[in-house]
Formats: sequence, structure tokens, C-alpha cells
Amino acid sequence: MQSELTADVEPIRFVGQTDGTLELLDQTLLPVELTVINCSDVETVWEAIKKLRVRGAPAIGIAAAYGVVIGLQTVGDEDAAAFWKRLDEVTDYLAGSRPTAVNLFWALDRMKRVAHELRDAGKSIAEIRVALLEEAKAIHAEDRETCRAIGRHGAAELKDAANFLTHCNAGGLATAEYGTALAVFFTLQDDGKDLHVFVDETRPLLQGARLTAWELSQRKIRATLICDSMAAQVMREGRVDAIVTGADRIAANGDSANKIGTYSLAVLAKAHGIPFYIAAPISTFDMAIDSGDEIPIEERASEEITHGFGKQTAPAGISVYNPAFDVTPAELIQGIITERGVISPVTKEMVAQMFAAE
Ligand SMILES: CSC[C@@H](O)[C@@H](O)C(=O)COP(=O)(O)O
Repeated sequence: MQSELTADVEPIRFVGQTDGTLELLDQTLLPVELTVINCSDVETVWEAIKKLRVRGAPAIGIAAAYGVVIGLQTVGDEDAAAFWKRLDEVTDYLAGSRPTAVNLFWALDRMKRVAHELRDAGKSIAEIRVALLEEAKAIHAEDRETCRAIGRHGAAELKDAANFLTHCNAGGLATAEYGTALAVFFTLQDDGKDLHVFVDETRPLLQGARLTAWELSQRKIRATLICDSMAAQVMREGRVDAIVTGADRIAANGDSANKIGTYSLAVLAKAHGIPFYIAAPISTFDMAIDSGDEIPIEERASEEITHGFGKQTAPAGISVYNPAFDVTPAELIQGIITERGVISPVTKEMVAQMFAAE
């Protein structure tokens, strides 16, 4: 189907009650095709996360929360033992879909906690099921608010910048709507700023070219697509005032994992005296780990590099290393823009302070 996409497309939508289904805009087909997939079993939700049909840290968490509701549909209200066994099975299963974005585990833990609290309060399985759907909807709704707040804080922080560079996609598609890094640009635009954004295409899966370039064009923000390897050149040409990207997991010391290629941007930014920012919700912080060394980095199939989008571009049998994320050390990050404000300087103490703030 030819794209008739508009910026208002809802990338994640739950339809119906506790026996309902999850609709996901298939991001692997963008920007050419608009196809919504219908998830009526947890296996389809798992596959959608694994294959990046739904992707971006907050979006993965939201989809997984709805996935729990769907996974529990295979057991009835009358068999409590089967329900609790199934809850563990479903959350463990969804947790195995992708390892790096901590929002996935955060959302699953939140769903489990609600279920356990209600069980301890003597609620019935039917009531718990309803509450779980409400919790998934709350995670979804809160993310909308969170993204708007990130946009406001980021726009205040970067009000004097007009020329940006971003990597991967941290936009409306990667969240409930509006995004994190892109929320900063959208808010600046709403504030009347004329801005320009260089968009890294983001090898190997081209989230920048396919998704970010599309989102920025939809909103009529001036954007220029570049290959990842061109970032140093545009920085050297003096055409970048600030870099803003999202994150998939942030350690207690501020080290931040994001799409592969982000770390090299931060190094380049330092070499050119350009401030490098991360924009991410508090749910992306993993306070259980001290540093980025402990962040699990997803390795993906070699075919993503040797057969990008179906065409063979490397000799058969070549050895491939395909880490999907890298870690940017805190000292290279000027600030982390959250819904609660901007963490700057990025130190363990400042992260702890923002995490504790309401
Ligand atoms: C607001 S989304 C932030 C990150 O999740 C995003 O920058 C990113 O790296 C996504 O990677 P992906 O592999 O496309 O899920």
C-alpha cells in the first residue's frame, strides 16, 4: 500500500477490553507502506518487538505492557493458579525479545507489581485483569505527557541553537507520540524557531532515513539526510550547533546506551566543541547498574549487514559483527534532558538527584 501517512498516525493502539487486540504500525515498512499489524496473541507481540516492527525504548515498553494483557487471554478467570503461572511465563517471554532498552523490563516489572499488589489486597482474577489493562493504558498515556515535558525542557535548554544533528529515531514512532530527541525539535518549532536538522541515516537498519526523515518532513522541519560517515564533515563545516539523540538505557553514572553510532557522534562532538545531549524519560534510567559497562548490548543477525533490505552487499561467508547499540560515556554528554528537567553536568550525584525528584 502506498503511504498516506500523516504525523497524526497512532503507532500503538489497543482496541477493546481485556479480550481486545493490539494494533501496531509496522515500522519496518515505513516510509513506503502504511501497514498496521493486529496482535491477538503474545507471540505476535514478541515477534513485532524482536523484528523492530515496534521499536524505540518507550514504544517497546508500551507494547510489552499490552502484550501482558494479551498473553493472559489464554487463561480463564476461574483458574487462579494457571493465571499466575501464565503471568510469569508471559513476562519472561516478552523480556526475552530484546535486551538493551530497559523500558521493556521497567514496563513488565510495573505490570507484575500491580498484579501482585492486587492479589495481596484480595482482588479477583477478573478485577486484576481489568487493572492490568488500565496499567498498560496508564504507561501509554504517561509517555505522552513525558514526551511533551522532555520537549519543553529541551527547547528551553537549546533555545539558542538552530542547527541540529540526530541519529536513529527518537520520535513519535519510538514513543507514545512526539518522541524524546525529536520532541525537542518539535517544541522549538512550535515556539516559532526556524531550525534545521541533519539526520544520520543510521546503518544498518536506516531508522534515521526511513523514520526520522519522514517524521521531520511530516512536520515541515527542514531536514537533510546524510550517511553516518558524513557527520564529521558537517560538524567541521560548522553546520551543527548541538546534537540530540535518544537513549535505550542510562546507568546510574549517566553512561548512556543508544543506537550504534551514537558514541562516535559524541566523540566527534567533543573534537568540534559541539554540545552533545541525550533526551530520555526517567524510565530509561537503570539505577541498578553503576556504569555503562554493565549494559547488555544486543547483537543482531549478520544478514542486516550483508543483505540489507534483501540485497546481498557482501561476499557470502564473511565474518560480521553487528552490535545494535553502543555506550556513550557520561563525560561526553553535556546534558540529559528528562521530563523532570536537564541533568547537567552528567554525574552520578546529579543523576541520583533527578531520579529522586518528582
Ligand atoms: C525514544 S527512542 C530512543 C532509542 O530507543 C532510539 O534512539 C534507539 O536507539 C532505538 O533503537 P531500535 O533498535 O530502533 O529500537
